[in-house]
Amino acid sequence: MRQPSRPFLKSIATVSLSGTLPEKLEAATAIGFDGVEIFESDLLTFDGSPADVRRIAEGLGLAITIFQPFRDFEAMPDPIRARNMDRAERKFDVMQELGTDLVLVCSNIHPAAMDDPLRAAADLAEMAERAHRRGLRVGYEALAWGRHVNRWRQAWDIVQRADHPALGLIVDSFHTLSLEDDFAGLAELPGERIFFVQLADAPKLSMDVLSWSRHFRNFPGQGQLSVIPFLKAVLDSGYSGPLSLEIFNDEFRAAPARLTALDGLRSLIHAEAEAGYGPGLPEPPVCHGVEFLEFAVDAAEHDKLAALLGTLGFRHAGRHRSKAVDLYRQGGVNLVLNSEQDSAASEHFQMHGASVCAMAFRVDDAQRAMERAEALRCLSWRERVGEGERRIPALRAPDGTLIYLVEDGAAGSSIWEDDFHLLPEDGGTVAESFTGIDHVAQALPFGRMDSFVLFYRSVFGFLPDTLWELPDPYGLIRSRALVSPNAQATTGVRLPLNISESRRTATGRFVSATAGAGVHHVAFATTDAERLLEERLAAGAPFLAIPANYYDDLAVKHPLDDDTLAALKQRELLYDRDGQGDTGGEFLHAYTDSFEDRFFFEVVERRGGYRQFGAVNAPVRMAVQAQLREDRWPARYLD
Ligand SMILES: O=C(O)c1ccc(O)c(O)c1
Ligand SMILES: [Mg+2]
Repeated sequence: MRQPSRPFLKSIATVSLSGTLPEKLEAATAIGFDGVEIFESDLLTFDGSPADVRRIAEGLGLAITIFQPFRDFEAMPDPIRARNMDRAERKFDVMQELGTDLVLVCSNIHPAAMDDPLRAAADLAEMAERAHRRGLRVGYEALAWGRHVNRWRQAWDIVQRADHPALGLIVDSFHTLSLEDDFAGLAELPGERIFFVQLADAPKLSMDVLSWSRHFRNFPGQGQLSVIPFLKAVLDSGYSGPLSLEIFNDEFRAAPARLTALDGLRSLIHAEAEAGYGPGLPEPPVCHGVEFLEFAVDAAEHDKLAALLGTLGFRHAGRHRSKAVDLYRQGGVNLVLNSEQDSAASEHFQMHGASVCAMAFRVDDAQRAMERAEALRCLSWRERVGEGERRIPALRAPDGTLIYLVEDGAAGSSIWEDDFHLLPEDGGTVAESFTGIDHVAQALPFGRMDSFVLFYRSVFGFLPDTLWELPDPYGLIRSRALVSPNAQATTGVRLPLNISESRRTATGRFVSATAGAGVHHVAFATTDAERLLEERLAAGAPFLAIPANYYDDLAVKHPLDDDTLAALKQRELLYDRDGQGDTGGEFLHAYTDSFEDRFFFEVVERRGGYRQFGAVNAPVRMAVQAQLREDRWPARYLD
């Protein structure tokens, strides 16, 4: 077992946050950062002196961890070299006023820069000597697009040659990982020679590294780079300075600073623990499945939704002992309809209309999960409870949706007995039942995907799946699922997250019409979709009628015999398959029309090891739903 260590000082570059300089500083301190990197452009556009910035930061209890960047300095031809030394002296003045002792020199990108490591070392040694005389220090960072120096080993080589105690190395995960450069060697460096560590993740994109860096960086855990192994290597060197987030991102520049800062701090706490340093975090919960979903309704919406659920084979299975809360059950699926006044649900209903206001995950240890969530700066929630009723631990997802944590096994299953008057089974009119909730899909406002990915990844240990781009008739949807690591055919938790830039797509309309993020559809699992659909269509369930063209194409895409095709077509079932042999499987699924134009249901059957969500069929679903929406407005065609 490793020994817990003190947390590293946590810092964020002002460039990562939106707002004016004081707003950035306030957000950083309100969320709990210890320090900030002052990015030069934020200082230049601030209408006050560096000493004013120092006073604001001191008043907020924030350290100024570094001043940056100082550009195009080393290995310049002679007349420029002298000017650069003067430039450095003037910036030292600024640093002393700011009250920070460290400046970041990034590797030269100027066309006149010489490919001469000896000159670079001599220049940096002289700059360090000048800094040293004032009690300041210089850190040297290789930019991935530096003209001659773009890898940390080159920067380190120059730092070693310069051999000055006031000159050290600065490493930035993005520059190393974007070039797929080796980072294991960082662990061999003397830790005290690393003066500063910057962390950033990014999605893998094929574009020039400068544009990638300036627009698409994100927080550790939000992208696809190996930030944790990088950080582990750096910390294994014995480095003990701050960990600082330096994120250039167009969406972050526009997002509310505190939301961004909260994600940032969560990502740093998580990264530090994952790298095996700091005080550590309780293990993420093992999530066995979704125990229930709770819908916020009023009395009228309750009746309409209950009627729809009836066509899907749900029965009224219980009434809460003290609240206007009803349980509907079909096989292994529990849905709760909450119309209680003056509750979290009624608040949700006022804001969003009929909608899912809470999800409950079945976990191995709810207490440990709550401790982890709180250590990652999640908000917990305490609902008022009646006498003898259980308080189920709950936390808030980033959009405010509640996530209840229900313990599995004997103790967990009794929430229904403890809190509900359960109604007797009425003789079993349902032949084919659901085995559980396969997935819960959410629509998110544009720009919020990264935040939700980080939340589910860090708090629950879910893994992000492939990113899909799905054409809706009115724009593009981007979809990415977060999946619990134990997800099998009928266990685990799967949460597809959808965003759309267009306000006219199903996702865009959901977000604008219901005031924000929320559950967009719920998929129920079955082991016999054909039989279930046959039965539910007969019961009047509003499944979407799939165009014949779809089945013509299916016959071309997959080796399905005529009987199978006919059986799918007759039951409005969509079909997909993935992988090969042992790794893959088949997927049969059908969607309902949407309820009040808000959310809808899906029935899915996974055969073999099918792991996806039928994304190839999503465009058909979106087109049919869009057509149904049109059809509901006959007045348009009436004159
Ligand atoms: O994009 C840049 O210019 C830039 C500047 C300073 C840094 O520390 C960095 O990583 C990138
Ligand atoms: Mg950097």
